[in-house]
Amino acid sequence: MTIPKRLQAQGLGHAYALRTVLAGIDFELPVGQVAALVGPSGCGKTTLLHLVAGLLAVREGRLASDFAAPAAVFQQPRLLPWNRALDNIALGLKARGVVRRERERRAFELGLRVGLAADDLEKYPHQLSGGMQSRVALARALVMEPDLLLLDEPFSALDIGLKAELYALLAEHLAGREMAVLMITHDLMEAVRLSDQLLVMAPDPGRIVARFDLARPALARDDAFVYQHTAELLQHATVRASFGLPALGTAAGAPQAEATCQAGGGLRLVASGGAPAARRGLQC
Ligand SMILES: Nc1ncnc2c1ncn2[C@@H]1O[C@H](COP(=O)(O)OP(=O)(O)OP(=O)(O)O)[C@@H](O)[C@H]1O
Repeated sequence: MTIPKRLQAQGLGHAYALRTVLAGIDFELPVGQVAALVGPSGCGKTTLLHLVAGLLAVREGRLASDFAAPAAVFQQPRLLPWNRALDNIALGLKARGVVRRERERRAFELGLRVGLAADDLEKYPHQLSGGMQSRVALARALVMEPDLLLLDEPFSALDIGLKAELYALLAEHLAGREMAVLMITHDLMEAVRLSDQLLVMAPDPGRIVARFDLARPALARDDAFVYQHTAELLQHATVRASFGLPALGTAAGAPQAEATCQAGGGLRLVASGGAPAARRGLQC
């Protein structure tokens, strides 16, 4: 029996000079799943992604990955300014030795899939908008057919129509491949739309304070599901505290997490570093 691939962090921490920015990070991401990291600005999400990407050395805790072909899309598209968009997308294929004709064919096809026009693919990065550059960066990662995709807010510069198209593209990619995604987003709705597990972080030091599992497959989530579960998340005490939102009042002294769970199905709190009442594991 083969054991499915996974990424596993245990007691992972990080300090810049003497300042600890991440501590005690535990999570597991099996192949086929999307994990979304959400949390306030500065809580260490990018640092965690950089550790996973190997851009920072792991000095505290353990990070084990069975994935052999990771690819990352960072907040800044980091395109080569002297290359056309098409060549930027094809860059990794070139490094892999794929012949010019074939790499241009694949880059062109994926460029169109992320919503770029054929003539945009002939342009240089400075001739593209920020959102177009983000799409080039996403295509550059996807064309490599990674088994682990690391995304740092890749959709933040896009309008809602394009976001919806790329969400569908990502879900499709995942459905057809042996792949896992670890993504950072500031957008809770985006996390509820795309992720199978939602990891909520809090700062000082950066740590995971709650994990929610979403049972319904991403391709089967409609707008109503996303709105309902985003609203539920926003009622959760740990989520509110993590983002610095004021606590909500609870009816007749009932614990807030339980009140939340009665509201609907599909979102399950599986672990929380919050109040003891929230730690029990609640099925919504
Ligand atoms: N290279 C660095 N040197 C020193 N401190 C850093 C460095 N990079 C990040 N930090 C600090 O580490 C903390 C976490 O930063 P990080 O970028 O990981 O947070 P984040 O959650 O991704 O933030 P945002 O959502 O705003 O992108 C912040 O306080 C930041 O100032």
